[in-house]
Amino acid sequence: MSRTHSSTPATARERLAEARLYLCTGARKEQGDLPEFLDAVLAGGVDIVQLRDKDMEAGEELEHLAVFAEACRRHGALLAVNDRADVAHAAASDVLHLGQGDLPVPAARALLGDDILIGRSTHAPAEADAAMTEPGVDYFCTGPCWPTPTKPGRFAPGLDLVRHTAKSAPSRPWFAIGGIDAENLDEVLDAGARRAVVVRAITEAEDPGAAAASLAGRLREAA
Ligand SMILES: Cc1ncc(COP(=O)(O)OP(=O)(O)O)c(N)n1
Ligand SMILES: Cc1ncsc1CCOP(=O)(O)O
Ligand SMILES: [Mg+2]
Repeated sequence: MSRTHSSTPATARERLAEARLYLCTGARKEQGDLPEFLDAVLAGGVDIVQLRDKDMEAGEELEHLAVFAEACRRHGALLAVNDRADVAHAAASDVLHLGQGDLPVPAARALLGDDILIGRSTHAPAEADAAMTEPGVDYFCTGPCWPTPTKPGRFAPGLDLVRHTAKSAPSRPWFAIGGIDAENLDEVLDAGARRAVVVRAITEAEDPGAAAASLAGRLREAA
């Protein structure tokens, strides 16, 4: 893990600028190891962690987010909420992630103010181009790089979208997402991404902490 710690805590936007590895994960209900899992992956170098569970009710999500928030605080990582502005507000989340079909960014900004970081999903060149300049967007993601069971039914624009985005050299941080793992990370880097979002590459790893450390190390080296 090479997240830097200084006596003056960086702002969330400054930490986003340094972020390389973003993890989306459920609450590990089957494994029953959420605190240990979060400690391991955050110690490994995950910079941003999002609770992503499409079926969870808001109250339960908030209970789990309290565990995520405590882990993020201890490790200096950013906490992200998926889809729901109300939950992001109630959890005092650092980040709200919005897809193309979620709340429009201006509406989320009007509800949540300027401090929270807002991320956007993009799946096509026109969406990526818009996310590079859309007011209120702090970062965006491009993908899926490969079809993935984590987002069934989503057409994968593949690495062409990564190449398109890299060529535009956006001034905002952007992450590649979808099917990325230790075996294909070099292809993602060769296409021009320097930040990645993963789910299974960490959540399904035999040693999630080691998987996070390896991915984070390679992304930081390439940065
Ligand atoms: C960091 C990050 N990137 C992309 C997504 C996908 O968002 P969306 O397209 O809205 O799909 P769902 O995750 O809501 O099913 C994400 N959640 N996080
Ligand atoms: C949420 C989401 N949005 C686009 S791809 C994806 C899931 C990525 O998951 P995995 O890293 O397991 O392929
Ligand atoms: Mg969404």
